[in-house]
Amino acid sequence: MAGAVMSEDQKFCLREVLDTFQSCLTENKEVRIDQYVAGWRGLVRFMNSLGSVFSFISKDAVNKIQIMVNYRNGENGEHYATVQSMVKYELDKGLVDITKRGSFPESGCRTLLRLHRALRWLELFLERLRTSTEVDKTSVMCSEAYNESLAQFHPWIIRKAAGMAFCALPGRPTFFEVMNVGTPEQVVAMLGDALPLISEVYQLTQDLYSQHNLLDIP
Ligand SMILES: CCCCCCCCCCCCC/C=C/[C@@H](O)[C@H](COP(=O)(O)O)NC(=O)CCCCCCCCCCCCCCC
Repeated sequence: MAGAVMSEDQKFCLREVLDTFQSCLTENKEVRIDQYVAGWRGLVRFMNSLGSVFSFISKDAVNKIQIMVNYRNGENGEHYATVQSMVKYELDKGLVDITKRGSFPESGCRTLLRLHRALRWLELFLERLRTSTEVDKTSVMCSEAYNESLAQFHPWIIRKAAGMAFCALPGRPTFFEVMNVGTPEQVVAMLGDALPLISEVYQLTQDLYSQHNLLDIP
């Protein structure tokens, strides 16, 4: 029952969260960091409502969100308006450890790369949800999406812990209810609208990082 996993004051609609990702894009196809981070915040809230077994995941996500917020609120905050301006600024100033860990263990470029890799997981998972049927299991969809994306960047122990957390995911009917979007048909339609824009945000970031050889920041 959805009521068991989410109290009334936490209730929100996943559509709004996914809309935040859509609002990341500027007219010049840059990716706004404020909205990107707000999107992750919403997703973390959603994940927290699913139970405390996910808290090791949300802790790491919150930590990375906070690093980005701190840059944004810091004295060089205007350079962190978009992913594009951040990459330019940090590279020009030599603020990124590109090949090995050194003086900048928490650069904006490195931190955002972790979230970016997780966005690929989200894209794959949502696509599976969208095309799933009643008999499909959320835990299987989630772990398949994970294995195709984030898992390759995680050591064994994290993969193991993630796998155990996935098993605690509620089944598809409850999961859809908690999303609070409406009927399963409406969920599918909403995902169909949201996914192309999430993919675009992912691809723009991926191309930018690839051009600057930033995809392997340790
Ligand atoms: C709802 C299901 C939730 C499944 C979440 C799937 C992602 C699994 C990620 C497991 C990460 C475990 C935590 C540790 C991570 C770090 O080691 C690792 C590397 O960081 P480092 O280089 O600084 O050391 N961090 C990361 O890769 C970043 C992970 C960020 C994960 C954010 C996950 C938010 C998930 C939101 C779920 C919302 C689902 C909505 C679907 C309708």
